[in-house]
Amino acid sequence: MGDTPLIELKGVSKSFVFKTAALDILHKADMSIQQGETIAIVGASGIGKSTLLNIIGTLDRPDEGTQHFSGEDILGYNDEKLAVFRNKNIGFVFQFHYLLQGFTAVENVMLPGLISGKSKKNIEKHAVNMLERVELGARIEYRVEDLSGGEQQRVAIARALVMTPALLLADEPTGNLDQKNSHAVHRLLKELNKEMGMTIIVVTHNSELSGLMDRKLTLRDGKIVPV
Ligand SMILES: Nc1ncnc2c1ncn2[C@@H]1O[C@H](COP(=O)(O)OP(=O)(O)OP(=O)(O)O)[C@@H](O)[C@H]1O
Repeated sequence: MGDTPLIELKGVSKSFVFKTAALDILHKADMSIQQGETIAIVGASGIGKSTLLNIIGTLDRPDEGTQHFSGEDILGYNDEKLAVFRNKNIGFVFQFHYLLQGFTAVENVMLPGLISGKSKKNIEKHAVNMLERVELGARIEYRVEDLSGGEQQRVAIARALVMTPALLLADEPTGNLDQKNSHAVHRLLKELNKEMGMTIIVVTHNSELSGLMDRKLTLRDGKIVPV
């Protein structure tokens, strides 16, 4: 891979129009992240952290600028190609985990693999491995609504990792967990980065989590700047 960054944004702008006023969240902003880095995006409520994460995750497109992933011009992809790219390369963890109620932990974790068309047997084995990795080996057949909040968030992490994505994006991953469960999830993220060399970007107000990351970034006057 050489020195090609995993993520590169150049001259990226994004604004929202509300009634007659335009809100400039990003204005000709640049950002470069190498494979294996861990990044926290921090700052006051409303400055645009989630907007930036959504652009990085290709859930939203910038108004202008260029965006490359491992040197690939992903803004040139149409929505269908982007969806396939996203499922293969990016894992998402949100504060509210959007697990499928009524389905078991292992069925939830298998989902991204099934969408990608991989063989069910392979993906099941891998899903079980991932659940063991997040210390839920004894819970694989539990329906998700019968798991605790912390356990459900670990299922969500296992699901985000089942495709072994190059990039894990997390938006307040421990925002609704108590301190003990938060601590366990923070440690797990750091370990996954070490073991798998996975690039991790978290949006968080939690200082324990941001303190574990290699670099902290924030948004100021439309630019992405170090803290
Ligand atoms: N689709 C949209 N349309 C209009 N305004 C939007 C849209 N999405 C976000 N905004 C506005 O853009 C600003 C940045 O929102 P964003 O969610 O990125 O902030 P944030 O830093 O993640 O905040 P928080 O820490 O509270 O989650 C906010 O003022 C929000 O109201």
